[in-house]
Amino acid sequence: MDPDQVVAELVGMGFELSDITNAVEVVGSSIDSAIDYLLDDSRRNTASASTSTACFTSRAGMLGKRGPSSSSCSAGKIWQSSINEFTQSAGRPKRSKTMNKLNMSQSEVLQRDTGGQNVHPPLEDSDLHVAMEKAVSSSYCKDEDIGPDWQKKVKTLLQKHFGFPLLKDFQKDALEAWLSHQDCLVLAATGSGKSLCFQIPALLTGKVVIVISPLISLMHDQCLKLAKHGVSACFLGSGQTDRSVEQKAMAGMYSIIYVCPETILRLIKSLQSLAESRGIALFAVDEVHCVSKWGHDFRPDYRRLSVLRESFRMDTMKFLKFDIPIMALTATATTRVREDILQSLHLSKATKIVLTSFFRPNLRFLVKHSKTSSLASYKKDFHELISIYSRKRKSSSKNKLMSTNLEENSESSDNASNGFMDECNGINEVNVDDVEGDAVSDSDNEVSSPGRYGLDSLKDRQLSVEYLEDECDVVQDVDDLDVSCGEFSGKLPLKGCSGFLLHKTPDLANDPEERAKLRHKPLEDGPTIIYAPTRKETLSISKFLSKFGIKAAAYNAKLPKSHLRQVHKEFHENTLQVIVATIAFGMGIDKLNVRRIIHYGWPQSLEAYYQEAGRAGRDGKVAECVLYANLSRTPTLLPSQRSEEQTKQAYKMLSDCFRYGMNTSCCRTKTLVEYFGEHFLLEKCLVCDICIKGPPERQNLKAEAMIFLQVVSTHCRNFADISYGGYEGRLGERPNIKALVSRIREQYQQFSASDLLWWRGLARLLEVEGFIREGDDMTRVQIKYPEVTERGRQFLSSETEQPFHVYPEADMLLSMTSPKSFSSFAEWGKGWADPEIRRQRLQRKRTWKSPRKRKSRKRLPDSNTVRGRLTAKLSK
Ligand SMILES: Nc1ncnc2c1ncn2[C@@H]1O[C@H](COP(=O)(O)OP(=O)(O)OP(=O)(O)O)[C@@H](O)[C@H]1O
Ligand SMILES: [Mg+2]
Repeated sequence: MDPDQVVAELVGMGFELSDITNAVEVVGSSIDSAIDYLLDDSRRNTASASTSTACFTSRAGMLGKRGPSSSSCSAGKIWQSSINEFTQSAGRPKRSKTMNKLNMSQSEVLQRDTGGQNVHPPLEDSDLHVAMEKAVSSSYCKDEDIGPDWQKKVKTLLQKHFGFPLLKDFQKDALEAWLSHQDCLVLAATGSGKSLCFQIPALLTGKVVIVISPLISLMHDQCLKLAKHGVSACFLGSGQTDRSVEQKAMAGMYSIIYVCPETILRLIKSLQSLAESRGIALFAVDEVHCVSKWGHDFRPDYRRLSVLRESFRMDTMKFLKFDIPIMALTATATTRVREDILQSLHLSKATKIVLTSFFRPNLRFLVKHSKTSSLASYKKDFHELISIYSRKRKSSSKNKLMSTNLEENSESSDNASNGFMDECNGINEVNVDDVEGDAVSDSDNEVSSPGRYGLDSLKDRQLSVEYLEDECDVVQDVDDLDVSCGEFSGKLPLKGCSGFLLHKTPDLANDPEERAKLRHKPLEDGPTIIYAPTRKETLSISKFLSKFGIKAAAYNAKLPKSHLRQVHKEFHENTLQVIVATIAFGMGIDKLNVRRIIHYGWPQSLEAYYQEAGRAGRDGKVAECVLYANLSRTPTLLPSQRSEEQTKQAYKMLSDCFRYGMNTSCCRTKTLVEYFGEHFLLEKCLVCDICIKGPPERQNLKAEAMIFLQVVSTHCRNFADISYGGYEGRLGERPNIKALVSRIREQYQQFSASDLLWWRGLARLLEVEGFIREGDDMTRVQIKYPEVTERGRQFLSSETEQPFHVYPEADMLLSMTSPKSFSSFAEWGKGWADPEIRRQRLQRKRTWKSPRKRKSRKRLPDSNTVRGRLTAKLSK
């Protein structure tokens, strides 16, 4: 490969250019070797960090191997199609002979298929069939036999295969819809158990269930689970070169077939034959929000799935007694997305909608301010995480010590955390001065790149830390692992599922006392997923964490698929402590003990956020979902190939997300749950940061609101006069919020040093009240060109003493040195007018910033701002 190409690819994966150049110099221009070298880099750097690091790096040594190395071979054994494993582990002889027979029979089947005749699966001599039949045949029911006592039959199956005593209510509702041959849309929280709704029909009838699923990793995960529960299943991705699994699937060899939307479109004819032979009980469209272009995971091929409704109806297939029902399932769909789903899939008018609460009472939601994207932030923000995992390491190495006397281990582990403490000394608190700096840089950015936050900025949008590099992490490939199909024969544990532990969890949703107990309850052991917005950050954060002995790995769509597969495997085996991923990781992944989900940067939407956060605490135990975001910056969007309307929607979603972070007074869970259209009856979750800390003091900002509205109204009127007066080309001079705040500073001495960030917060509150609106009708994350509405004018002209009480939002609080009421903020502002106080404050500000940081900014004071002029004067 051309070295330039190698470098370009590696940059795309997120590696640092300097590291890449180094790697290419050492290993030459082979991309595989360069990746190996780069992923092994942490081992070289941290060989002495700790025992755990050694453990991590022996794994890291495996990651990224594409060639037939011993490690990738062993991973392949575990992860590749598992029929062999299951039959072998069941004590049967190797079945290569059987497989040959099977393949022969399959080719016959195919010949017959091409001959246009019906296909009858050659099940007789296959081991697979024996395994499959053993698992499920005793429970099969014909349609007509299912009868009113179906719940009893389901209970037996549940106990036998999954070890659960009962169906949940929503599962019962979904199954009732299926039994009455109705289409059904299931909207239920992440981790609530939607999969069971489409798995039971296969077990009950012995017919096949076809599940459309968006990612190989997800299909793989589910097949593996089903096999453990004694249900045979396979998955068919889009990039299969070997079609043998597909042939067996179409011949009815598996109870459940997972298939990606691209592949199912090619298989319609074969599926029609399957419907006539073994029978198809149900089509399930999992993660169905992918259908909607208004959702957060839009996958164009999902929209073509309406073909299912058209191709499997009684009037097109005469042998059917009813249309094969379609069940669509998701955990994140707003009302608009739901309507789009019903329409796009051509679901019948009688579609039953099964809607459960989106409330996850064991999840503690928190929002924290962080600049993210710098090493100093990593140190500050991951300090706790590192000490948690070091503590665990210490205690486990202590145990080891007692038995094996491995003194060195515990020492090196201590060193890792002590070294960290040294490095982090003094930077654990949020530096208020940083906050001010942000506010300045934000406003400066806005001036230097006009229209950056709106649709008008589409052309010249630049990458920033809030961006993902391109679509491939957002809309992950179907084939996100390096396997494209796989087969799993089900093998039940010897005595059904009695070995499965069912935790009796208290009814948290309805028991406030139990919920309150979770407030400060320490988290149990379990892995953490960190979502980072760029590929580069997945690598830099995982590298940072592994330096402190944490077993961490990066995951992004551009990394080699063999690496991704290995990460999945180790995640499921609990050998990884932290995965640092882009949004490419984890849709629908059902791992019970994930204890923390950390979003390190703004997510793109609350749908995406809630779904990603929903991967925590699936065991019902308390788990934490923390959003670290730069609360003093407006988040920006990733570039994407979307229509103008979709981009507008994307901005709207980002704006909702931003407002979630800015909110300081409403329970986080309530905000999230109501976003999905549910009325949250409880008012409070009791466990989120807002419920625990309580809202800030309410303030009467009537005077400030009046001043703001007055200035906006005057300048907008002037602008309107000018534009209507025929001055062509003056439109670009519509006063933006920054210019308006400058006017306020000039006209009102008490606000001369007030922060733009504070006024932006106030503008948001005024917008919520309906007093102002976006003047140029563009959709933005927050208002850029405020315009007073009729309601705002009424407020301005009212002579009542009616106060304007509000809770200051996160950016308003941040813009002040310490939480103060606005009157003291005004005092603080006045302080700036005193040259001595001003000099002292700026002096203090300079000493707070490290010289290196100041150098890296390279920003000259802006002579258009008061602050800039002051800084320039003082630095002379
Ligand atoms: N009736 C039940 N009783 C107890 N546990 C159940 C029941 N049904 C499902 N579960 C458990 O719930 C967990 C989550 O199941 P599942 O993966 O189907 O969730 P999901 O709703 O599809 O989540 P996601 O939206 O993230 O895909 C599984 O571990 C499953 O074993
Ligand atoms: Mg699911």
